[in-house]
Parts: sequence; structure tokens; C-alpha cells
Amino acid sequence: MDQDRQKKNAARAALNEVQDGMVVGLGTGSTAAYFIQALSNRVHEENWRIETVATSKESAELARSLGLIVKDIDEVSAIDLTVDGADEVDPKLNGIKGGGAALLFEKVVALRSKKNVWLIDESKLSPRLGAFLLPVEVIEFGAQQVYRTFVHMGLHPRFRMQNERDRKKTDSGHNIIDLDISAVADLSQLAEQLKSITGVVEHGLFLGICDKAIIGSDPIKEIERPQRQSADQRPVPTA
Ligand SMILES: O=C[C@H](O)[C@H](O)[C@H](O)COP(=O)(O)O
Repeated sequence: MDQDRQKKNAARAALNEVQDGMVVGLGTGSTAAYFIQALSNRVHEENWRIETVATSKESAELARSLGLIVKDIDEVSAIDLTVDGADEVDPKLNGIKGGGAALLFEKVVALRSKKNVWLIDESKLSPRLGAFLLPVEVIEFGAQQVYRTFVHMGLHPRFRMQNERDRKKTDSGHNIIDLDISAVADLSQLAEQLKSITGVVEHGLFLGICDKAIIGSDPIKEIERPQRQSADQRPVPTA
């Protein structure tokens, strides 16, 4: 089954996770967009009262255009469930995100969510993370200096470009530097190192955050984390 069909399948299956009255975090990207569409259909069919929180301008606009209520994250007291896509996922449900440059808001929302569900197609499952380049969000000021640090760390950095001349800007106006982490042995250590570099805002390693992955194959497969962490047991977003 092609990847697009799998994404749609997973998005439909994720509706089983949603209940009337929930506050739902909306991810970003093509798979999350299928979920937003499916959620909007369900909300209108069932006349549900659902509030959403978006992880990007793109997802907020899509959700609003489909008649969903989109709140600012600071207007809600809790997020019951967040449904998002991912770029690469290992068997322990660690993942790489940020292929669509939305990793910062995605991580803020995910770490405040009671449950995180990722929707993927089979091609994104990987025995070990590192096939996908790791996106790192850095402030524009001194970005070239941070880039040099990544060179010294042997991470073969490259600035994400919008076009031939301009660097890609995130929703927060930051730059993205993509890193080759295929040779890195300890990803938790790398995550800590990255967070300790001044100028780095966030990285796309999502370790211990996802509770369930839904793979949109035929039949649908699900991988669940055995012990779920509640939102307040998760590391705070600065960790
Ligand atoms: O920044 C973007 C996000 O992390 C996406 O969720 C991720 O890139 C997957 O996107 P897609 O569903 O389009 O493959």
C-alpha cells in the first residue's frame, strides 16, 4: 500500500483515541493534515465539543478552515491527546521529528499532553534512529557559530534552505540546521549536549514522549509504550 494511503488509514484509525469533550493537540505535516480533516468530519457528524491546540500556523489555519475550534496553548488547562506525524520511529517509540520545521511547537505541545499518538507509514519505522537527518532549531543570531560547533562535533551540519538564497525560517523566525546523527551511539547524551549549546532552541529528538504509534498498513498495526508517563511525570520542556 502506498505511503499516502497508509497516512490516511492511520489518520482514520486515530479517531478511536478521541472522545467528545477532549482538548486535542494537532500535529503538523501531511499525515497530521489527514488527521485534522478526519477529526473535523467526526466533530461535525457527531456534534462533538472538541477544542484543539495547533503546533504550527499551517495546522491552525487548516483546522480553522475546517470549522474546528483552535485555542492558544495558554488558553487551555490541559491537553488530553496529541496526534502528530513523525519522520523516523524506532521500536521503543523514540523518534525524529521536524521534517516540516515544526519541532519546537510540536515538542512544547507534546510534553504538555496526557497522551501522544504518532501516525506513520511503514517506511518510517527504523531499527535505529539516524536515517533521517536530525533537525535542530537555532536562533538566527550566531547561527553560523552554532553551525561550526556542529562541524566540530562531526555532525555534518547543513542549513535548511527555503530556496537557493534564503534559509528556511520556522514559525518562530528561527533557522533549522539538519545533522547527520547516523554515527552517534548515545542519542540521550546527544540530546543533552544539543540542549546545552547556547543558541540552540530545540532539537527534533523526541525520546520517551510518544505513547502509541499507529502504522497505517493493511492491516493497521499499533505499537504501544508499556508504561505511559502522565504529562506531569514527563521531563519539563527545558530538559
Ligand atoms: O515538523 C514537522 C513534523 O515533525 C512532521 O510531523 C513530520 O515531519 C512528519 O511529516 P509528514 O507527516 O508530512 O511525513
